Order: sequence, then structure tokens, then C-alpha cells
Amino acid sequence: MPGLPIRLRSSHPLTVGSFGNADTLRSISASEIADSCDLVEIRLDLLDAATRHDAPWRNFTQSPILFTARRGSEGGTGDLDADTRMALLSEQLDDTSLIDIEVASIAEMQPLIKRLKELDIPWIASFHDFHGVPEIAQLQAAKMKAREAGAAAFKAATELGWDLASIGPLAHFVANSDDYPISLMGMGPLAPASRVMFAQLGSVLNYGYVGNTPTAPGQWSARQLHEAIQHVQKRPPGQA
Ligand SMILES: O=C1C[C@@](O)(C(=O)O)C[C@@H](O)[C@@H]1O
Repeated sequence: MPGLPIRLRSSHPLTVGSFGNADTLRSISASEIADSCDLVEIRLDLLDAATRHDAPWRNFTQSPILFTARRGSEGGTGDLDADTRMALLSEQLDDTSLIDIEVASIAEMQPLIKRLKELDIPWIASFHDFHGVPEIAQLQAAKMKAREAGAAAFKAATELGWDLASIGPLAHFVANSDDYPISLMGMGPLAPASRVMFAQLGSVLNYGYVGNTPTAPGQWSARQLHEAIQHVQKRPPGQA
């Protein structure tokens, strides 16, 4: 039986708690997790075989789980090939609420995508740029690919540096997507502010770390992000 259901809605931005190391994953309580975030991300590429075997996330009975096995070219550890990443993800299907597959991996991961469809397990298609912000047209094209491939949402994380000019176009990109869910976040020094703002504008999944190891540059803790998102005003539908 797949994991707890998740609804992706721009009016209800969710906070994802991501684990950067196995120690936290093994030691944290289910209630602490449930207090800090709406769902958990398990980065299978960051975990050793023993932790994957022990599957400590099975204790997180109150939290939906998003599994990721990140490809090397988009920040993954170990430069795992597509078959290995599919095998890692397939092992977890009984506990899965959501899966992350890079837009760049859609073609090579078709066997898994077909299986997810059969099992009615949603997945998101992701894009990462650790060096800068791509043209919005490139993000639009990636979003179209995600949608056509059957992903439940498109997710993009881009390095903002101190490039203030890139924030406006990104903000419009997320705010003008009432037709299809987007998860959008900045990385780098402006990451924290961007994550609250993009959540306000409709980003459906917003990532912070659980424990003491961020899984992306500039991430803040899931608990802080969760609290901030709960307190800020959200964009009314149709207002872009
Ligand atoms: O893709 C994402 C988003 C992320 O890169 C971030 O910027 O918070 C963190 C990753 O763990 C996750 O898989």
C-alpha cells in the first residue's frame, strides 16, 4: 500500500523536511517530524545501504514521504546511473507518497514512471541549476515537459547569488501557474527570503532541512520555514 496522500495546491504551500544525514533520520521522533514539516524528503542517494535497509522512515507514521534518488549532474551524490536510481526508488514504493524524478531523467526512467502510473503514485519532475538562474523560457519548457510526461508538479531550484534582477521573473513564473502546480526555490544567500516569498505566491512544495545538514545551499531549517510560511499572507487565487 503506498504512503499517506498529498494534495498539491498553490493556496496551501507545504513544507518539506529534507534529511542531509542518516544520524538524524535514525534518531528523530515521529512527532518532532510532524511538528516541523508537512512531509518528509528521503534523499536515497545520500544514504548508505545499511540505513536504506533499516528504513528508519517507517517510524514516521504521521508524515507523507517523498523519495528522491538525485542524478549526479543535478546535485546527487555518487553519480548513480538511471537503473540504480530506479532500483533505489522502486524498493520504497510501499512507503511512497510522492517521488522526485528530474525532467532530464524522464526519458531514461520511463519504466518507473509507468509503474507509478499503474500504482497511482504521484511524482514531481524537477530541475536544478547550482550556478545561476536560467531563462524563464527554459523553465517554461521544462514545466511543459513535466506536465506532458504526467508529473503532478514541476519543481525548480536555482542559484540566485545576489542577482536581484532574477527574482522578479521567477516570482511571476510561480505566481502565473494556477493551471499547473509549481514548486520553486532559490539557493544561495537569498534562498531563505526567496523560499518564503515563492511559497506566498503559490509554490506548492518548499524545502528546508531536518537535523543539522542542509541538502541545498542556503536552505534554512524546515521548522523555521514551516513557521514562516504559516505566518505570511498567501496570494489570493487569480492574483498574479
Ligand atoms: O530538489 C530538491 C530541492 C533542494 O535542492 C533545495 O533547494 O532545497 C533540496 C533537495 O534535497 C531536493 O531534492
